[in-house]
Amino acid sequence: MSFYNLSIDIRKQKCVVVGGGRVALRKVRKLCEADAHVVVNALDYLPEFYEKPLASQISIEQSEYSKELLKGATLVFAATSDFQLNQQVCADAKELGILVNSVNGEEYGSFIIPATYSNSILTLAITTDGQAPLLSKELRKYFQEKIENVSTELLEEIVLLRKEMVSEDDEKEKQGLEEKLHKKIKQIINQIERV
Ligand SMILES: C[C@@]1(CC(=O)O)c2cc3[nH]c(cc4nc(cc5[nH]c(cc(n2)[C@H]1CCC(=O)O)[C@@](C)(CC(=O)O)[C@@H]5CCC(=O)O)C(CC(=O)O)=C4CCC(=O)O)c(CCC(=O)O)c3CC(=O)O
Ligand SMILES: NC(=O)C1=CN([C@@H]2O[C@H](COP(=O)(O)OP(=O)(O)OC[C@H]3O[C@@H](n4cnc5c(N)ncnc54)[C@H](O)[C@@H]3O)[C@@H](O)[C@H]2O)C=CC1
Repeated sequence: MSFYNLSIDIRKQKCVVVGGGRVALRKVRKLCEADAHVVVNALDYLPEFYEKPLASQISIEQSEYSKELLKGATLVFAATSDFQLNQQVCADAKELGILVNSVNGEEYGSFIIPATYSNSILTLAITTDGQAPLLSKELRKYFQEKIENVSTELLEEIVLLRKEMVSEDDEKEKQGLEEKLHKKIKQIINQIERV
C-alpha cells in the first residue's frame, strides 16, 4: 500500500482515542504535544493518564465505547487490545466521514502514525508504510541523536535568512541571500555528519 504524507494543524481540534493502555498513551502524548483537544475513552486506564501535566490536557470518558463519542472529531484512534472493538471504531469513524487510525495495522484504518522527533524548527518523521514499526522507531532514535546536535541558533538564522530572501525584491540581493542560505545549510549538514 502507498500513503500520502502530510503535517496537520490539529490545535484545539477534537481527537478521540479509544483505549487506555500503553499504545493509547503514546498516541495521546503526541496529540497533546500538537495541542489537540484530546478525548480518551476506555473503562480502565494506565496511571499515567491521571498524572500531571497530561491529566490537565485531556478529557477522560470512563464509559463503554459508543459511536456518539466520535461525533465532531477531526481524528479518531482505535487503540484498544480488543480487535473487534477496534474494527467497530474504524467502521463508525469511516461512516461519520472521520479519518481513523487503527493500532492493528495499516489495512484497517485510514492513516498511520510515523515515528517522529521534533525540535522547534525541524521535524523528523519515519514510516515503513506499516510494515516494520520497530525499524521506524530504531531509525528515529538513530537520526534523533544526530539532529539533537544541530544548533538551534543556526536553525533560527536559517529561518530568518529565508524570510529576508523571500521578501527581497532586488534580484542581486536575493541571490546573495540564497548563497548565504546554502552555506548555512551546509553547516547544518556538517553538524549532523559529525555525530
Ligand atoms: C501501522 C502502524 C499503525 C499505527 O499505530 O499508527 C503500527 C502497527 C503496529 N505496530 C505494532 C507493534 C509495535 N509498534 C511499535 C512502535 C511504534 N509503532 C508506531 C506506528 C505504527 N505501528 C504504524 C506503522 C508505522 C510505520 O509505518 O512504520 C510508531 C512508529 C508511532 C507511534 O505509535 O506513535 C511507534 C514507535 C514510536 C517511536 O518510538 O518513535 C513497537 C515498538 C514499541 O512499542 O516500543 C512495536 C512492537 C514491535 C513490533 O511488533 O514490531 C504492531 C503489532 C502489534 C501486535 O503485536 O499485536 C502493529 C500492528 C500490525 O503490524 O499488525
Ligand atoms: N500500533 C502500535 O504502535 C502497536 C499496536 N499494538 C496493538 O495495540 C493493542 C493495545 O496494546 P497496549 O496498549 O499495549 O495494550 P494494553 O493492555 O496496555 O491496553 C489495552 C486497552 O484496551 C482497553 N480495552 C480492551 N478491551 C476493551 C473493551 N472491550 N472495551 C473497552 N476497552 C477495552 C483496555 O481497557 C486497555 O485500556 C495490542 O493488542 C496490539 O495489538 C501493540 C504494540 C504497538
